Amino acid sequence: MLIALATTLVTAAIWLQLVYTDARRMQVDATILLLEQVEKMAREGETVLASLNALDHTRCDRATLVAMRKALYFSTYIKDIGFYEQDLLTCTTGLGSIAQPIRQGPADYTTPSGYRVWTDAQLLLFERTHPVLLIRQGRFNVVMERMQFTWMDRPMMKWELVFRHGEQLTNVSGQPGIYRPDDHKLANILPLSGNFQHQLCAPGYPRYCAATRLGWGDILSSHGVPLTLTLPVSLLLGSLGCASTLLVLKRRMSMRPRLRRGLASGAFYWLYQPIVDLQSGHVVGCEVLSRFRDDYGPLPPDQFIPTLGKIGLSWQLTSRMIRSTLAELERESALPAGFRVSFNVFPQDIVGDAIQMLGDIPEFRRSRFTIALEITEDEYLDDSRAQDHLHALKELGIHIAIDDFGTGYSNLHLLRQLPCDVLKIDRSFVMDMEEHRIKSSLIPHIVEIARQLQLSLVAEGVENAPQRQALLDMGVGYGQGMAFGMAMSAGALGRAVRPTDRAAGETTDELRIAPAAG
Ligand SMILES: Nc1nc2c(ncn2[C@@H]2O[C@@H]3COP(=O)(O)O[C@H]4[C@@H](O)[C@H](n5cnc6c(=O)[nH]c(N)nc65)O[C@@H]4COP(=O)(O)O[C@H]3[C@H]2O)c(=O)[nH]1
Repeated sequence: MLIALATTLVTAAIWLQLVYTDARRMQVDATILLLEQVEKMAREGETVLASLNALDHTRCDRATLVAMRKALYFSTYIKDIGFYEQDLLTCTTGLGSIAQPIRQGPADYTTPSGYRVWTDAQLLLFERTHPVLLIRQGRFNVVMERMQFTWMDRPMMKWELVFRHGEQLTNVSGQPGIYRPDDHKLANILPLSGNFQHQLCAPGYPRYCAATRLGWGDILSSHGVPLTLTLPVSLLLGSLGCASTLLVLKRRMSMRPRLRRGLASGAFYWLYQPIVDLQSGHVVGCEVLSRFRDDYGPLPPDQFIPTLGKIGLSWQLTSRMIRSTLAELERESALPAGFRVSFNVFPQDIVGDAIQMLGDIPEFRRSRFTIALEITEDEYLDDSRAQDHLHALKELGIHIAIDDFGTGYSNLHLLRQLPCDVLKIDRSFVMDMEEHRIKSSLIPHIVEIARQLQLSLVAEGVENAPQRQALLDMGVGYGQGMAFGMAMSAGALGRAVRPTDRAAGETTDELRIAPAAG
């Protein structure tokens, strides 16, 4: 969600920047075009006035009118030309000779070259008056339409053209007050209280200056449709970005790639749960339990063990576990020779050939410990290859323990054929003991089977003293569980083995066989 929001904001910001840049370019173009227009008009006025004044006409007669009309004909911006006799307007190209000559009021300003300018004169033409710009020099004037600048008059852009004379400003056209007299050098667009201002003076006529002003509101409204599209587009892009990121994360965080990477990067580590003589309380061995933790956190064995089996990495884990834990335990001098180290193995490695590679592991060959492999009783053990492999392991001096006994295949005939040494009573039987449920009533039968087959018994999940005592009373020799210690480090295991345990371990490297029940 955060990624979607961030992408939306970034897209919207980029879009706003594009819109603003476009509007800014348009504003600069507009100021320049406006001044270009002013220069063309001024130049045309000057030329026409100079050429007419040079003609020596002193009266409003036909020749004067012809000269004026000829000049008008060749003009672009001039709409009318007038002629003065002793400061009275006596004829114009539009009206011809004026019966009652007109005296004009004072000009709005006079340029340094002597041009008098009326910015808001009224021209009577075809029975209507028009607001015009009137420029006079000598005996003639030229009239230009003020509305020449209407092409600029887009609602979104405000503008003004001024004439500067000293400190004074005269509005020539556009909206008064747009030009900022305090700083006529605003060549760049500057943000002024939420508006963007651009000012320039005409290079050829530096007293004529133009200003344009654009507000954010104008920019946004002028790009209404694209901006309306911005939100859905950026939301779409944001969602796409979010979805693809989640996909990548999901792939990275899903269990299989994590386990593959973990095997290479050392995300697996191992802990040891003590196996205790229930009678004496001495630690006689341990079960090795795998743990996994990477950058995304830990994974429970119940999840990663089956997955490793499915993706064909079972032997990789087992062989690495055996190498690294035996090397670690070897350094624990408190652990006696013959101390029993029990490893869980995957059924597929027993049926397949992987387990045959156990003898090649140097740490196994030179270990002072008794190695046990825990296998779950299941149909795969019916396979003759699996049984051959177990017999071969037995010849290497490895003990075979049937794990979670009582919960699986439970085939007595099969059990007789297997070269096993230990039965591990599943913790569900032990848990049921205090409530005298049916499962716990089966423990004496398991004890009897172990006695008949000459096997030792380890109860799993022993959590308290009453359970320990009840198991002892039933003839179970060994146990592991909370009552004696959960999975711990090699150092902690070394400390848990007392000197007497060492003596016990040194005298026997086999667990006691279950005594006769009752
Ligand atoms: N409630 C309770 N639980 C207790 C008590 N004492 C021990 N446990 C837990 O019971 C499980 C005993 O291991 P398991 O039956 O072989 O069951 C193991 C074993 O089948 C498998 N596993 C663990 N490590 C490996 C491994 O390296 N290779 C293979 N193939 N399987 C492994 O994952 C299973 C679960 O392992 P963990 O989660 O470590 O769980 C362990 C241990 O932490 C207790 O007093 N109370």
